[in-house]
Amino acid sequence: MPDDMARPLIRDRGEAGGSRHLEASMSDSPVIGIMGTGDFSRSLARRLVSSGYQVVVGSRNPKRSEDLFPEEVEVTSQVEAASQAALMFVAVFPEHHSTLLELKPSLAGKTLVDVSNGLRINHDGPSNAEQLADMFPDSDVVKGFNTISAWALQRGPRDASRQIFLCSNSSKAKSSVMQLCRRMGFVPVDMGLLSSSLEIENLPLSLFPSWRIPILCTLFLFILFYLYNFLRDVLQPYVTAGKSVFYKMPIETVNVTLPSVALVMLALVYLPGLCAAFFQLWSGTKYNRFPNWLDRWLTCRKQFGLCSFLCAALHAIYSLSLPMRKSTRFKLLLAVRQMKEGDEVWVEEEVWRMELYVSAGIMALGLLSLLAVTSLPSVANSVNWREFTFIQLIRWPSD
Ligand SMILES: NC(=O)C1=CN([C@@H]2O[C@H](COP(=O)(O)OP(=O)(O)OC[C@H]3O[C@@H](n4cnc5c(N)ncnc54)[C@H](OP(=O)(O)O)[C@@H]3O)[C@@H](O)[C@H]2O)C=CC1
Ligand SMILES: [Cu+2]
Repeated sequence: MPDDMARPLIRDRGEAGGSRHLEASMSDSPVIGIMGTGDFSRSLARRLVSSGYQVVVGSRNPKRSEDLFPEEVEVTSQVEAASQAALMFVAVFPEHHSTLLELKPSLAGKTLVDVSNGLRINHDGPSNAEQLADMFPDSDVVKGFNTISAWALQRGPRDASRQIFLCSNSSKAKSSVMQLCRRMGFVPVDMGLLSSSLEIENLPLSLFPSWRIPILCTLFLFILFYLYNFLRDVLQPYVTAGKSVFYKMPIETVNVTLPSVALVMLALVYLPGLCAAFFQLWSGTKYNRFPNWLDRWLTCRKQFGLCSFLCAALHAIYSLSLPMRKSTRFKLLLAVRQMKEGDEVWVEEEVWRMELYVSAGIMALGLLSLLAVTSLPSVANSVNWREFTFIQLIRWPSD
């Protein structure tokens, strides 16, 4: 039926031929409610509708918010939405959860999904979801969806941001939300009871958690080797022979340092595997748990490898640009000598400045190449894009 194919799945309000009634095909699926009409609510509503759910949105001001949603979505008052929905997403900031208390009778016995994020990492005390559960003791609270940004919801499940971490004290409520996740194309991950909700709320707040140690390690090694090379190639000739080769600092010394760092980092990729083998031989079984430090080391080998690769790539770029730099420097010195007007200090300064410019250019190139590398699909699998959801913490001014 070509007519059916041509019709878009989700129509915006006011488009010709639109009907305000829910599609017949959706009428057998449960009604999902969303409280709030913000960015998250809008993206979620679209995704739910395109997954075949009937959606009702509760707003303090339905008239004003109606046009923000596709026409299949019913936008109504908070009380009306709460009484219609079988399952309610609370897409309202946690500081406003208490304003929903008057809906308690209508929400009793229903599932509430708390999608809110924490404001600070590692704060103790009850999580947002636990506070919500205290406010609505007659409802089943499920924590989840906070690791998915409104943007990711709108684009649909892709890459590693497909995972949705869920926890609840009611296994029935949790499994119904899991089913909903699967129908929307996401992969639910069961995190157990509601006491895990603080952990889930903290997830988007920690930036690139598995990259911290490898990056610190790279920096530490770089500083160590750089200092050694500086002492050996720059300071020692100056002190012993009075030879000033400080111009080597931004490029040549860096270039000698990089491969050393790359090699040590590469060794650090393979070393934990050997340690693990020794550990198993030592304990005579492969069923013993590895010590914690080894476990953590084993899990960030990929990041160690990528850092090593970055250093090696930078070293290649530096090495390629060295002949270029040398010829420019030679020309500059020649020009100065021909003009017979430059004093040594001026020449030194000019050479220095040029070295710095070239160095900055190379660094920028290196960073660009790193970006290019991390966007390669094969590497993309090793980067957990869920860690990029910090974008969701940036709030757009509403209305
Ligand atoms: N944006 C994102 O990418 C993500 C957001 N989240 C979470 O989702 C929740 C909503 O986020 P977001 O949609 O971005 O927020 P917005 O500020 O865009 O929307 C919040 C909505 O809450 C409703 N609301 C209900 N009661 C109140 C009240 N008393 N004061 C103010 N607003 C109220 C408003 O709708 P109305 O005026 O119609 O009643 C408003 O549109 C937050 O808890 C956030 O942590 C989680 C993951 C990602
Ligand atoms: Cu080399």
